Amino acid sequence: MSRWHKAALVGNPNAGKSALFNALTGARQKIANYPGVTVEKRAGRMILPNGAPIELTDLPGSYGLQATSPDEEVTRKVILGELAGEPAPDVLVIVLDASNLEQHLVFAQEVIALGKPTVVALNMIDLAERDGLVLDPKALSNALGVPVIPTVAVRRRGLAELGEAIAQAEGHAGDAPHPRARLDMAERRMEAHSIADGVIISESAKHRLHSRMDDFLLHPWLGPVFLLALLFVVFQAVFAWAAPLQDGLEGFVGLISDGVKAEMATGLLRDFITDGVLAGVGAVVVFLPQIIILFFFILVLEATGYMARAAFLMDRMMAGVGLSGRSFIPLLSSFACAVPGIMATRSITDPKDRLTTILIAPLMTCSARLPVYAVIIAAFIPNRPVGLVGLQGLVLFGLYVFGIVGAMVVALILRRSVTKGAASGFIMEMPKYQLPRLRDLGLGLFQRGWIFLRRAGTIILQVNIVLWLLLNFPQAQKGQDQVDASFAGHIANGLAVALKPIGFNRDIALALIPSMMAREVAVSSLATTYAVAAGDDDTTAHQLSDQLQKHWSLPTALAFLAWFVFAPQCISTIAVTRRETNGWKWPAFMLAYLFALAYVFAGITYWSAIALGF
Ligand SMILES: Nc1nc2c(ncn2[C@@H]2O[C@H](COP(=O)(O)OP(=O)(O)OP(=O)(O)O)[C@@H](O)[C@H]2O)c(=O)[nH]1
Ligand SMILES: [Mg+2]
Repeated sequence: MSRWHKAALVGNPNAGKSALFNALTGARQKIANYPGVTVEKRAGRMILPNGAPIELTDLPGSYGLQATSPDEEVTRKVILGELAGEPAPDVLVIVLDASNLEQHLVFAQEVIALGKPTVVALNMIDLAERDGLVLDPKALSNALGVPVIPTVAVRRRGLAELGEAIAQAEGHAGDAPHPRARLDMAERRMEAHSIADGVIISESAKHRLHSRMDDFLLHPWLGPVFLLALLFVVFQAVFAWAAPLQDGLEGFVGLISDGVKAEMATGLLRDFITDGVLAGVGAVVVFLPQIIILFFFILVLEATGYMARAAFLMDRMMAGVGLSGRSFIPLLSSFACAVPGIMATRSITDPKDRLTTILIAPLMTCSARLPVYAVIIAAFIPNRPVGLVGLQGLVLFGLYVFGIVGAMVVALILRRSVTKGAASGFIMEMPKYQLPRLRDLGLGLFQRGWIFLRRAGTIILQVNIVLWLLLNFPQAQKGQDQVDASFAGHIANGLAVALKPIGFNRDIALALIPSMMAREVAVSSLATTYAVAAGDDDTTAHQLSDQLQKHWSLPTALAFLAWFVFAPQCISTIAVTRRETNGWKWPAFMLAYLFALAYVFAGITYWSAIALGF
């Protein structure tokens, strides 16, 4: 007797393949391992309605033939017959989750396009019905060009019909395959959406609403326009909503500072508390409202299920620079902070994809840059309306875009040089739309706010104390400027020589050294420096903003902003990069290329601004 024909169950994870496998083979199973990998091989004998046996294999769930995990690799190799000693299956049985049809059709189309004898089990019909969704298997069969059998694996419904269809397909086992045109990922997703829409006989109002929302939010050009508009609103809100709260906090810090001044005798200790601690830490703490508002939006977008859709929209753009949608979530998290972002790259299976994502993560505008941007923008950019929006929000938005574009260009270059390789495909489940839960949102905001305040109270405080000491010793002689006389002043004077060509003054050089610890330290350092420089004879409350306007030109301020788009001034990011890449090579590379970019772009900005007469 020639060998038994073989059939294999393929589909997304959780489609019910194993449940169907158990129902179809009963006790006639054997479990082994695929050679060389720990992936389990489950095969069993199924008796077709005509009494003939066929060997059935239960494959691991997969999102596509562009395998990225060992499980998916096995699935791909088995389907394509690339595994030694494993002839390709004669019949493919695609298992779909009817309650999640659109998602599952993406991979199904890829399998069907192979042109082999194929049968579709439209499984979990019971769950679809529970959701108020009634589907038309005939219409689905027409759309896909293969037989479709409704099943409920756990209730053994539809098994006989499925067996019948497999037997029929087996009759074509010897035929040459009729491969169809292979669509790319985005096209298949689009097609999945329209097929799924077309086979619905009736659906609940909620289901219809969600489907309509996807029509709009995932639309090839309306979707990106909406995403851009949404991001834009976020940045406007970060400025507009936070302003009153920020003024309140600023006033509060001022009150404490005045209180200390009134209660304590003049002297170094009083200066230390007002200039070293309050001016420095206070300057950072006032950004709490902006951080909270930014995270409010990030958390809401994540909880509603929109984030994954944004990732999908971004996938084409990411593919354009050699990355995939998988990089989107790590990069998006990096808008909050590059540290969790870089840690999130662990979900990227392709090592070069992952390395590239790690290297560009610091270019995403993290929340620590927000205080730096905000303080400079508030001091130098007039709050003039530009059409419907404010100029300040526009500039902030521009800085974010600058970071993103920079990251994309760097990725493109890295993918052609340092991390050369093919891009891996995009695979992501679209979560169902949901209203965010207030409790989760509140908790999330509290945690982010707390982390920010703790940083202000620990690392930023310590750095500022050291800076204050370096600024105050040795003490100035009569008639000498304190900052010039200090240790910090001497160091900064040296560094300022190198920074002068890009328009940076001594005070900036001074601020850049301690802000290697964390970017927002730049703000507190500047506040401390100007507080120390102002000395005691200056009785007016030395607002940082006024001081900046007094000491900096507009081109310098703009160059400073450009510097911070690139400069890798965050010791935690360097540390986590070392940990995630197992060595100093990549963090060193990251430092070098980012500082080089920061220098070049700050210089370009400075000289362009001067040329434009700003
Ligand atoms: N209600 C319902 N539940 C089902 C049906 N088929 C499977 N399930 C359940 O869905 C879950 C996932 O089923 P599995 O058979 O493990 O899915 P799978 O496709 O093998 O998943 P992977 O092996 O991870 O790829 C299990 O809890 C099953 O009991 C069905 O038709 N109706
Ligand atoms: Mg399974």
